[in-house]
Amino acid sequence: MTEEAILEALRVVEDPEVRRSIVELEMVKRIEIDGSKVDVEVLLTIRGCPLRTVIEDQVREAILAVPGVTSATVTIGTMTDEERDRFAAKLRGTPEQTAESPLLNPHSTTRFIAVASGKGGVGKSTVTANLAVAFARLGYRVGVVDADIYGFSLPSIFGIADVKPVVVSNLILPVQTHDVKVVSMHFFVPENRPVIWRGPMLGKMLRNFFQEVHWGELDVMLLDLPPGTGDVALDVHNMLPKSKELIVTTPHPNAADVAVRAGLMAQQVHHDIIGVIENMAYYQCDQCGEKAYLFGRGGGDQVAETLGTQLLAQIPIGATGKATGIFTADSLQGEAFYELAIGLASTLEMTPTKRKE
Ligand SMILES: Nc1ncnc2c1ncn2[C@@H]1O[C@H](COP(=O)(O)OP(=O)(O)OP(=O)(O)O)[C@@H](O)[C@H]1O
Repeated sequence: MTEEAILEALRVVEDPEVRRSIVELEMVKRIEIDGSKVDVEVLLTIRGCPLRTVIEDQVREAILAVPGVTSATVTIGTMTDEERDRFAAKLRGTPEQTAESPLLNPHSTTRFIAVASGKGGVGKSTVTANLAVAFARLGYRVGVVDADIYGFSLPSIFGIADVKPVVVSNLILPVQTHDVKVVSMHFFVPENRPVIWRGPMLGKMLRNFFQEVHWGELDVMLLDLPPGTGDVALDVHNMLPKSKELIVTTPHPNAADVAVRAGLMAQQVHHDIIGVIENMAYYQCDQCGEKAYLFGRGGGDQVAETLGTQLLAQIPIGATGKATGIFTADSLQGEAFYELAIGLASTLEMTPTKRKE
């Protein structure tokens, strides 16, 4: 039994927050071997890290699996400022990558989907969050940026409004929930105070969300845009020319009219529209299966036709999970989002290797 063998065994243990090996991240500080007894020290980024016991258990398990080891003592320490800086530098990657986030690299294989609507309250954020969860259920690596700076509704939809992301030496780790990585400006605004955003600040904020956040590898990133036809869509387009836009509307003709305007704006800046989602399309009785069109009919088709694109999904009205806005996988809505994610993955030619199926 050697130090190398123990280190090799510890490679499988990942930091639960950044999902990379603790060995690769140089979090293993000390390994001492005394006969068949092994004593290791692992450093965490912050004191009182809530995931401390998870790492501790996994480290112990990995050591005990090495042939010849009869006992394992695991000490959890905290990084010094210097060690934290080194850790952050490792997460940022090579010097070339730090200049520009890997996600913004033109060779990045990450697909970007910006979700837009003409007006507020049509369920754009609900659609963004549930589509993200559906991609994750399919096994894709998913990130979500809450760029809806007037609303910030994603954190409460995901049930993480009170969670603060971990920041390591100015590098932000996205909050992980439902297997999705989420970053929202809400996390950084004291007491959710309203913020007056000016044009250049918006672009800067978006850029920071790429530069200062450790996303890791992603298959798809969704951006929840503010409603309307504002600057943020333009900024997103400038920064991510490859991104595609999804337009959300309700079936009501008035909502459809404004959704068309958002779509036309996207087309003017040569933003590809990938399709239209009609949300709150109908209510379906779970006893008799009959559909009631509470908000009218035809909005989705109308928007798709005017913009020369397709109606990709009709999401029924329904109740979400407890304390979140995420529909369960077996609900009508959950199934509709799952089908939508499969369709989008195919249209965007996302590699199927990450799928669980
Ligand atoms: N399919 C649905 N069935 C039932 N309720 C829904 C559905 N979609 C959205 N809702 C509800 O409608 C309300 C508005 O949704 P959401 O916040 O997602 O809209 P939005 O278009 O993002 O609005 P804003 O831009 O103002 O935040 C929320 O209360 C949400 O729970």
